[in-house]
Amino acid sequence: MLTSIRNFRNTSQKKQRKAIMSKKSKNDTAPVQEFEYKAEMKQLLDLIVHSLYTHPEIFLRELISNGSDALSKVRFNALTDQDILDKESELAIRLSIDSKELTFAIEDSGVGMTEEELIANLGTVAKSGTLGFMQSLKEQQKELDGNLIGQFGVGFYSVFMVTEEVTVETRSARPDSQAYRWRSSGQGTYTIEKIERAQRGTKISFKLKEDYKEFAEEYRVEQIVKKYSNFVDFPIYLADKQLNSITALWQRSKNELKDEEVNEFYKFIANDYKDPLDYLPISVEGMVSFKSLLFLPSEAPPELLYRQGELENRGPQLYVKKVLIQNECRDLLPEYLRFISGVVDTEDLSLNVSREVVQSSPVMAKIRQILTSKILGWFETLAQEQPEKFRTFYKAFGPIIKIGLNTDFTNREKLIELLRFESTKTADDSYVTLKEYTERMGSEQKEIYYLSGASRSQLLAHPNLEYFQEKGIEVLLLTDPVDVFVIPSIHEYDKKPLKSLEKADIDFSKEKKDDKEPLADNLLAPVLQLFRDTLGESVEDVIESHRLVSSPVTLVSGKDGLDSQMEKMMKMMQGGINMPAGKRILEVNTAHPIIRNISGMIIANAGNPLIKTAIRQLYEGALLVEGSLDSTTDFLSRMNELIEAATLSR
Ligand SMILES: Nc1ncnc2c1ncn2[C@@H]1O[C@H](COP(=O)(O)OP(=O)(O)OP(=O)(O)O)[C@@H](O)[C@H]1O
Repeated sequence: MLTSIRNFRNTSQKKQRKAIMSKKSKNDTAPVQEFEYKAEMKQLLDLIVHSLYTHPEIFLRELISNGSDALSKVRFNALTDQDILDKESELAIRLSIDSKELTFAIEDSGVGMTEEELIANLGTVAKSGTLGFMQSLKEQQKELDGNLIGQFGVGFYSVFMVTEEVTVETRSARPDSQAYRWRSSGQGTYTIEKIERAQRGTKISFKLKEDYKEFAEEYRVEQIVKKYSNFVDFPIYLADKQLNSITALWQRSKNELKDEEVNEFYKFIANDYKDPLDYLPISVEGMVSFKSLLFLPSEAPPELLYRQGELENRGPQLYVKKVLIQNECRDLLPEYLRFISGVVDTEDLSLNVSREVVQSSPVMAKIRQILTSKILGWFETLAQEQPEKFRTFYKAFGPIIKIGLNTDFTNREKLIELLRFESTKTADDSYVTLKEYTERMGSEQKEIYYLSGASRSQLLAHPNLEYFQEKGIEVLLLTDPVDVFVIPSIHEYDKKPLKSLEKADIDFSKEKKDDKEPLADNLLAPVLQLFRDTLGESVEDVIESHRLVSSPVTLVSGKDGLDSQMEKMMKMMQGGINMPAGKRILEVNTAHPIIRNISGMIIANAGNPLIKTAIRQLYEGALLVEGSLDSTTDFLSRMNELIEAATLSR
């Protein structure tokens, strides 16, 4: 033990240890050792106890959850390890309270902890960045609600809300293990001493603060257990009474499931405080057999969006014959579906299956394939039978689903059918599918058009849309940043190519409905030339536009050029390095009064400096519209110059 402590001292940051010889442990040989929490830990404890928790009852949920984890671990270890301590003892959590003495104890027969584990688990914060996050929560005056607490691995410390001092007595399930007592008042130090303890597992005990004496009352404890821990997989006893009802809901058939119970189960396993949006019970028998209960959350956690990495290690729980094998089993679902939570229980894997075997097992591959197809079918049914629900789902998870288009080629067609778009013909907040689009487009229209940008309102004001609006041609409005990567990759739907409105090679019919005459060719040529001379290298070319109706100019991309939104995204991803700005083509509306006036000015005096100012301003105005104008300073001073000229001539 001494060696291990020395090692620990060497590797930890300036941790101080004092031997308190006056306090002796039972066997009178090993002293009580005092340790100091890491600096970060002190601040964290202070935050947790004094600022963040507003529901002190959460402490019980956290302690039960730790006990349940410890029991799951021992059950799992016992599958392969014959030498485990107390192999036959009941897997259970026992609570004991005394309403007179205000004492509270929770004991589990789980894996317990060795001395090193005690130090590592109860003296440090497991996840980096936790403190920073907690501080920002405090600054925003937010509470650490039930939903957040579980994500940060600080559950144990919530106990310091309701007590001044905590004692943890624990003995590891490893054979020949030594038992220890850990004690702390959460003030900066903790002590550890050797003790005698016959059985494996952990007992946490403390005296409740007077303000929290309710937690020593039987009815209150029962209420909290039912509220938060009803589905814990092991019996929770208070004296001899079992408080929770352990039921493997996923083993039941669909018509035996009650929404209320299923919703509670979801909140429990997903650590969510909201009801799920929908759930899907699955029972499969055949080449592989498994039962599953899957859930769609009603909201996407913000960190999930656009950060694929966040999905990497998520997944439903994997059970084998009702024994929990893996809490978040990524191999059950393709990455783009891993926001779905739930349980999958199969009899086709052996209980002592290792993580590596799970990964490469053909059984898993088959389960994954069946689950994926059932889930996509589920989405499709939702879209048809409960469109409102589907819309909520799509709003929350649409961007994630789209990732699947470029990764799951087997199901690509199904995924394409699930896509929903805003368009120039949809009302605010409603969508069109590609199928609906192609069904309602006129027979003379050969392509599916889209325009991408930051928001619907910005897109609706875009000059590139004018022609299409005038002709009543529907255009998809893509506002999800993922779209620029995903939609062009679809290429065509129902043999109709998808085409960005930014492309210069769209075939516009020359006839225009309005009475404004375009410039005659001999007048047009010098105008275009002056535009080219003025803008020089900034543009690839300047050409006459057939798409503009009310705007004087617009920018488009050449046939092989990048869509401007795509370019913006790529720049963002590469931090703007090594990414030369793609040159665009400026289209000029030769029927527009400004262009006609410029033509007149050229005839009167081609050297008039105002002409070039106007041309630059038109060009930068087009950049501004699509959100690509980098600096507004020149734009503004030029604008003032033009206003000055306009006011002077009056
Ligand atoms: N009853 C217990 N038996 C065995 N180990 C425990 C027990 N309680 C806590 N631990 C250990 O202490 C660690 C820290 O517990 P804590 O509740 O602070 O965080 P966590 O359980 O990792 O995360 P979370 O709070 O998100 O569940 C646990 O990960 C576990 O290793």
